[in-house]
Amino acid sequence: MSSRDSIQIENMEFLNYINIDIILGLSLGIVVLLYLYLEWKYRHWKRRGVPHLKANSLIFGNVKELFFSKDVRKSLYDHIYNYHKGEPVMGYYEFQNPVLMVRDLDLAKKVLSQNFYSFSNQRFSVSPRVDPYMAMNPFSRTYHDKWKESRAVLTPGLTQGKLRSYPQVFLKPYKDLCKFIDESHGEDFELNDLSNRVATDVIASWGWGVEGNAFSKVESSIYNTFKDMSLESYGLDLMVSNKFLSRIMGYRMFSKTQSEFFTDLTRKCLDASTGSNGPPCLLQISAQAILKCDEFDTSDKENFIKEVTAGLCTFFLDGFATTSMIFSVLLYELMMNMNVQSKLREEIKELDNNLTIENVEKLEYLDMCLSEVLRMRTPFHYLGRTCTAKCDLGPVQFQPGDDVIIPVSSIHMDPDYFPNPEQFNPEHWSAENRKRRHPMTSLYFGFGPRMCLGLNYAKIFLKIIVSSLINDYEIVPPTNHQYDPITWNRSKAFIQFSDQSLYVKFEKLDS
Ligand code: HEM
Repeated sequence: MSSRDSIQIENMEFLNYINIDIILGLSLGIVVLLYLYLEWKYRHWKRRGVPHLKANSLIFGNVKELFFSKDVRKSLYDHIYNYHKGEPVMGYYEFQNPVLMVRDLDLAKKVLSQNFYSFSNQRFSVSPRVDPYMAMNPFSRTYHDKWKESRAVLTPGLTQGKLRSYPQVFLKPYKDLCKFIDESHGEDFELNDLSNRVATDVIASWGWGVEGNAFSKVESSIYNTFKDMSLESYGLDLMVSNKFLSRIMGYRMFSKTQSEFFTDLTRKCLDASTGSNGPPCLLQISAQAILKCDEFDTSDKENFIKEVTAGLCTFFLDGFATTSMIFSVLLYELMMNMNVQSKLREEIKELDNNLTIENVEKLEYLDMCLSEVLRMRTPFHYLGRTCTAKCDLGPVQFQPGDDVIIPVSSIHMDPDYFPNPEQFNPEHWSAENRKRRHPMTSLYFGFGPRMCLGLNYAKIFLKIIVSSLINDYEIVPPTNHQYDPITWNRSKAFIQFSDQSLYVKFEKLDS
């Protein structure tokens, strides 16, 4: 080896040495800087002088258990709600995102209603490129992105007056349900399955003006598509906890196939409804509302179909799982609490089989039973907002970008407001008890300008079908299945579910 070669080798070894040193040094520097940055992020609430829960994970803040164990959002929120309970607000972290839980009921009212302009947006946003129909749901729309207009399109088809005019929408599926029950000759029924079928038929009928055929023996594509929509996933959890990650992962609620299914169904129904004299449905009512609204481009036929489909997807997505779940747990609670069921039946029997929508809407005890199940099993266990304009609300000064949550389910289960909250007790809703409580203690349909758009539909659906069932059948414990109190152990993102099978039996009553 020449002396030139040996110098070259020495230089290369020296360079390798320097490279490793530099790489190690730089990596260490980056880790230290990242650590200091995260530490700084997790001092957010301390800097703002807000009482808070310390982050227990450098990456996940306070929500590590949601992603790595069986813990659910509801128990995390209960924990924060009960921590230093006297404080009106409590800060915590979802990943590095500081979130403020508002516990004080007057302050919650200010956030949801009186200061709506500063808190008009949901905590999450959906990209129209990734999930066009979810992005067009009023739920996801921001104040400045046609939120008001898309509510206005759906509102005329969801008023009490309109729904009362077409009882067949509810009564035909009820008849099919009875036939299904009667043909089974006393078998046990699983309520989640039964309620999904009824909800499918009513939504198909009022939404698109078609039969859902969920009780039919032949395969129903509508029923299959409806029941396959999943509202529980880590994607949804990410959507609310970490907007950045969920955007990168491109999480969507409506898959491509489902979006195509709904577009196709709407297109066919729109064509069929042109010039038809049949009873109206939400599709026709909202299509007319869209045509009258300057904000939507209706000159392009495909765009018009997309707008109509988006409204119907909203009706389906926001209305199917919620009403179906409440229907099944209410029937189950009535089976578990036979004294309540008997009292309810006495009230219904006074109508002497004259179960019109107007008559059942007036039944006080039915309303109390429904409120009670909505309190205990509220589908949306919290309301979330992002602050968009600076706002001073006394205990805390809100800044644009602050995420705020109102812990609905923790409020509903607070013994200070509802004694024995774990017990299904419709008396919680007697006129006397209602008067004694703060109005913000019942938040199952939300509050303020973003309040549930489908509450008339949900109440009428539940009241007419539950009262008809209680009038015609006794709901008794199953013969061949176990039945236990409901466990509320699955609550992904904002919707709560029970993963339990809920079995009951129906015994026909003499009319
Ligand atoms: C038992 C059934 C239902 C419950 C408990 C329920 C509950 C809620 C709650 C709590 C909110 C407010 C969310 C917030 O403020 O952040 C909401 C919003 C909404 N609900 Fe419902 N809902 C039910 C059924 C329905 C149905 C049948 C529809 C059908 C159209 C519907 C459509 C909507 C829409 C579009 C919004 C968004 C409103 C907006 O942001 O402007 N919901 N619902």
